[in-house]
Amino acid sequence: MAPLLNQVSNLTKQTGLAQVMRLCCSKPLQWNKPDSFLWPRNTTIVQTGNTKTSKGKKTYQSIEGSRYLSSRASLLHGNVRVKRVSIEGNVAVGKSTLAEILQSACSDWEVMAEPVQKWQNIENETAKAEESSQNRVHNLLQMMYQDPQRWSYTFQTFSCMSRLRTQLQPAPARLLCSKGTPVQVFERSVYSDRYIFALNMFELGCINSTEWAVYQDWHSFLVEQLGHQVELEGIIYLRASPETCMERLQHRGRSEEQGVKLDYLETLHLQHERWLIEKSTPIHFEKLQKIPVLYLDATVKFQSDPEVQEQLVTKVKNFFEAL
Ligand SMILES: Nc1ncnc2c1ncn2[C@@H]1O[C@H](COP(=O)(O)OP(=O)(O)OP(=O)(O)O)[C@@H](O)[C@H]1O
Ligand SMILES: Nc1nc(=O)c2ncn([C@H]3C[C@H](O)[C@@H](CO)O3)c2[nH]1
Repeated sequence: MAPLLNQVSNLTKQTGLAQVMRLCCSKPLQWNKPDSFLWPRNTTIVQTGNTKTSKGKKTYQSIEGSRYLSSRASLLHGNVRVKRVSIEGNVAVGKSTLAEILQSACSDWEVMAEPVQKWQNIENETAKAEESSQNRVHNLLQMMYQDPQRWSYTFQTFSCMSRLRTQLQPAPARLLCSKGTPVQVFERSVYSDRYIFALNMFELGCINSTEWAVYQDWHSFLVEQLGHQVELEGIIYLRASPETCMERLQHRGRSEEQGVKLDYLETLHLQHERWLIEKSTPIHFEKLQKIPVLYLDATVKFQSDPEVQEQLVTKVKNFFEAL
């Protein structure tokens, strides 16, 4: 049974890859195995144009029930409308760093971190029940980076579900009493899950055409069903060159990312540019098509410069007020 399953799986992958190559590539993708079959060399993607602290240390997301009102009506509570904005940008561009700056800048803002720790620690309940010490915890982030063709679809289902949960968290009571402009700020969103990462993995041949169709079907269904609950009012696009992101990624030294190549960051950069600058990515949600975007230059070393931080915060504040 297992070999047959393997054969089917291989066939499916090949079929998907062939389609991707027809769609995107002038020549076959070449995979550099084994340390990485991570990222394809000489990948040609159809393009319409040309950019922490450890996550474990993050302290700004606090979602204990007692701090929150239980109702989703919190989006519009009395006269208080809590706005929702996501910070988007390439891997290691500095989203978490900006998020920390924003969290300490204004008590009307609540930053919700990307649930990366969940992806690094998936508990195997069966192994737990059997008290087996083997494979009790899975690091899906690592599995995805080590074998993207096998794990990308699984990763995208899990990352998207965890982003949905984050976006559905009610705003804290503090924001509902705000006299200013209360804003929930999400680090990435269900939209970048689809229009940046899942799309990119499909174009790279790591998600086959069947998986892509299934992902898009349930993504559209969930987002449409949840309606205004997962809508955003604005997006902050933190932008820097892939080379800058690569330097920061290496400096940060997250173990799962050690095999990431510049090629991969370049493909992600292009996806951001297409979605948020050129607006050439086909978007399936009307409100998202017209969403205001604030572009912030992340090339500047804002991390240790209070003056630059102040300028950033002012830009963000003006953007939030105008939404
Ligand atoms: N403006 C900046 N100038 C210089 N270094 C920075 C800047 N912003 C962040 N860094 C550094 O770059 C690294 C990555 O930053 P950070 O973790 O904030 O990125 P991220 O966008 O949240 O990453 P990810 O996409 O993985 O969630 C960290 O080591 C951080 O200290
Ligand atoms: N494949 C894939 N799909 C996603 O939706 C996604 N979101 C984030 N990431 C990777 C980037 C950082 O390494 C790390 C933390 O952001 O996780 C993703 N990877």
